[in-house]
Amino acid sequence: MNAQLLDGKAIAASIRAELKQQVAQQLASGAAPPGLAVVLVGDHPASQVYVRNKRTACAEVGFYSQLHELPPTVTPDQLLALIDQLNADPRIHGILVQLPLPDAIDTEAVLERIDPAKDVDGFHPYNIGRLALRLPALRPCTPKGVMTLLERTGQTLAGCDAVIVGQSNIVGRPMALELLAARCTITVCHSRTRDLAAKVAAADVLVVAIGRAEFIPGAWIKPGAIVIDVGMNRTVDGKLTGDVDFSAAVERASWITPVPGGVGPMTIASLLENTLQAAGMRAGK
Ligand SMILES: Nc1nc(=O)c2c([nH]1)NC[C@@H]1CN(c3ccc(C(=O)N[C@@H](CCC(=O)O)C(=O)O)cc3)C=[N+]21
Ligand SMILES: [Mg+2]
Repeated sequence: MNAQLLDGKAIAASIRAELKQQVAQQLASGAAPPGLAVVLVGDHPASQVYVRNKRTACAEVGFYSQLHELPPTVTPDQLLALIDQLNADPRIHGILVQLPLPDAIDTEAVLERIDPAKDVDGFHPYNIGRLALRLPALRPCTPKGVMTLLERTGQTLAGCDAVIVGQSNIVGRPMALELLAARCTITVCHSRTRDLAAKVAAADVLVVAIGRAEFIPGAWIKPGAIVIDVGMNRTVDGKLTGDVDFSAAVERASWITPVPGGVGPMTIASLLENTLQAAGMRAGK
């Protein structure tokens, strides 16, 4: 078998084209554009690239966007004061604080300060709680993008055995909630999991988000599985590679995401969708 490619780059482009039309319609009817504020603390080099991609995407679909770059020495109070200011700004419908934050800053306190109605990352306990209760409001971007990819396969998810490798707050855990809501049977694996190979081999749907280059050998993949690789690891020669050994996995999977061009662009498409949703919520729609 040779897997079909889940082309996140192309699917994200089609989502952006749709969003662009919706924004143009809203503008024509006299509404203000959706506004996104991105907060970047310090000079993490990868973050600079991601933030640039997010702002380019905002411009493409006609959003208003602001970038707030703060020095790594910013105090927690200064950062919280900026969040308060953005919470109160009527031009801003979505606030994204780029992670990771410097160690001296209490990340949870910052994320909880964001108005849940402007929390376009979906990281606030309110939004995670809504997702856990199957009453989703703003959904975390990467798992939401993965669900969009899974829909595009046309395969039935209900009843599938879904295995998630990685238990982070931003990917693994909300991914489990999304797949549970889609009526999969969920296994979440992590560093203390015993016999990971056997868990992976049982997966009809496999989502890997651990940040270790080519950690999952193709030989572990169940023939016909759908494989979603959230990993984005930069090799010494500057290339991006996923958490799955793609060249071997592609021969066993039915569908597989490439890296780059898979989950990454979908994360940004979900961010744009969430920002439009947040703008609609505030307009009382
Ligand atoms: N508050 C917050 N929200 C985030 O959503 C968030 C974050 N912090 N911190 C960092 C991670 C990472 N992330 C990516 C998004 C898109 C690509 C992306 O577009 N990747 C391209 C390639 C990019 C490249 O060439 O480097 C691709 O996979 O094809 C990558 C990474 C969002 N994150
Ligand atoms: Mg910290």
